[in-house]
Amino acid sequence: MSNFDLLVIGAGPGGYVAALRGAQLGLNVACVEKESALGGTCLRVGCIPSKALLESSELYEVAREEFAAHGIDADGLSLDLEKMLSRKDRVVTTLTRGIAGLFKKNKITHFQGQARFSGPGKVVVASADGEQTVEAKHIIIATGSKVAKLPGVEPDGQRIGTSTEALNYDKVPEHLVVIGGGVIGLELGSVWRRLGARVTVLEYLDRILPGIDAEVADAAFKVFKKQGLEFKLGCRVTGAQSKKKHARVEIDGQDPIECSQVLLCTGRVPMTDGLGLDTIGIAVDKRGRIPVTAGFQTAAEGVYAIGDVIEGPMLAHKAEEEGVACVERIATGYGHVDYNAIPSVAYTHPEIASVGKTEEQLKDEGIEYKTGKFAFMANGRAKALNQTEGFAKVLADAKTDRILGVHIFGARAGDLIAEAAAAMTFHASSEDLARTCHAHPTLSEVLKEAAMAVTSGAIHS
Ligand SMILES: Cc1cc2nc3c(=O)[nH]c(=O)nc-3n(C[C@H](O)[C@H](O)[C@H](O)COP(=O)(O)OP(=O)(O)OC[C@H]3O[C@@H](n4cnc5c(N)ncnc54)[C@H](O)[C@@H]3O)c2cc1C
Ligand SMILES: NC(=O)c1ccc[n+]([C@@H]2O[C@H](COP(=O)([O-])OP(=O)(O)OC[C@H]3O[C@@H](n4cnc5c(N)ncnc54)[C@H](O)[C@@H]3O)[C@@H](O)[C@H]2O)c1
Repeated sequence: MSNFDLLVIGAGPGGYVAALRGAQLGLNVACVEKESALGGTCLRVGCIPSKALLESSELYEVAREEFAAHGIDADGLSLDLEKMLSRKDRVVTTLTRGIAGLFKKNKITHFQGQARFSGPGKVVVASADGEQTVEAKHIIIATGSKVAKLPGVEPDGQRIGTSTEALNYDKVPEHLVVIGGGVIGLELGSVWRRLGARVTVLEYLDRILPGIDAEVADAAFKVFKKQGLEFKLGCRVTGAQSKKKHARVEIDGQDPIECSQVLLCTGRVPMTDGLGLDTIGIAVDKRGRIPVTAGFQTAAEGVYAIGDVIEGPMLAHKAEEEGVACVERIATGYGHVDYNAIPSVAYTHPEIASVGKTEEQLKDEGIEYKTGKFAFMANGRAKALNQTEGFAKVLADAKTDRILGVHIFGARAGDLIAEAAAAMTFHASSEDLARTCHAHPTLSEVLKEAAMAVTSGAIHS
């Protein structure tokens, strides 16, 4: 039986980062992961492979649609999907091996196998070689999430699949039906549309991207439609079946749709299957999440939980922040995550990025606010890039001018939002952002001018 200061269950962005921070802080750390590769959903079948394909498919589309405007002749352009997929696989392998290297360097003991609690402070690791019990003073559950089921839709891995299959189609689907107009649907729907598929997104709500500022989601919807994504809003999918030569998707009160491929992406749910939580007195809430205190402590003493398996946005960087804060609290007594300043990004083209409150949230909460907006169209760098769609919007408290939310739809929004997150972390006002000198010509000037528009007025509008 092995004994550790800290045992982490799950090696996703929450778990592997917690393990590394623990080792850096001098703890004797072990991490158990059931998959052969480290890195979790994010590195193996999530953030990283999807972004690799988004980049490749974007280059293909730009070469096809935009090179001519730059005076570049791209005649004879063709797609080698096999090569594109193997590049994506190489990116993943390099990164997952990188985590294994970091584990080694930091002397973290890595158990490969399925973990389950067998009692307080005790975890059984089951692998092909048998079972062993690992004991630890502190145990962090970082088991992540899995695809949410939709009644009547049974993924078969062939015609009906999840994001994992959609990262690996061996040919471009003729007609891909995406169930769910959330982040996965728009990112992976964009990939396959750019590569030549007809893509229809079926969304239950009357808008896409629930949770994103409505004005931004509406602007994005119009641009994505222009790009060729087809949408059916207000449309509840009730079933999907695989037939010999096609798949059939059933919609409440509407005609069914026949297509070549179905991508189910109607959300994810926490992953606690077979963990033996009952043996240590942990009960999940009605959404399957493990309840924790502000210090990530579960109902069982010495057992903590972080990442997708607890409340909050299911995002890799949120899991990482929690991993660091949880371990720092264990080792030093201090550790904190600023949940008001967690950015989120949809890697569509253009990107959609936000941090803080949406206008709808501010209205619901009765908070008075001022708005500043600036269009990419009026930015010199955006013009040079030929990427002039979208705008940035800064929301600031009407009385104190403190920034309450920033929403950007436009080129490189995912990178631009970092400045807004930093500003919000330091409780900056819109004037602080407006008076910060930004290099010219850069896209970051869009954010500066949006901040100026809150009070003194933007220069270039
Ligand atoms: C297609 C897709 C794209 C995404 N893109 C982004 C993005 O661009 N940006 C972003 O921020 N987020 C993205 N996400 C979400 C992101 O992947 C998750 O929020 C993140 O991975 C959560 O980290 P985690 O450590 O909590 O869990 P996970 O990454 O899910 O890791 C949990 C790990 O625990 C292991 N495990 C589970 N149970 C056991 C057990 N009993 N024993 C041993 N091991 C176990 C699992 O095998 C897994 O490796 C994406 C998700 C998907 C599906
Ligand atoms: N770039 C990123 O940060 C990124 C990328 C991918 C995934 N993720 C994370 O992964 C998680 C899962 O993503 P997702 O896109 O699966 O979920 P999501 O929650 O973002 O979107 C699911 C969508 O499906 C719709 N829906 C639900 N039931 C339906 C039905 N019966 N018929 C039609 N539509 C229906 C919902 O209204 C919603 O719009 C998200 O929480 C997200 O945070 C993040």
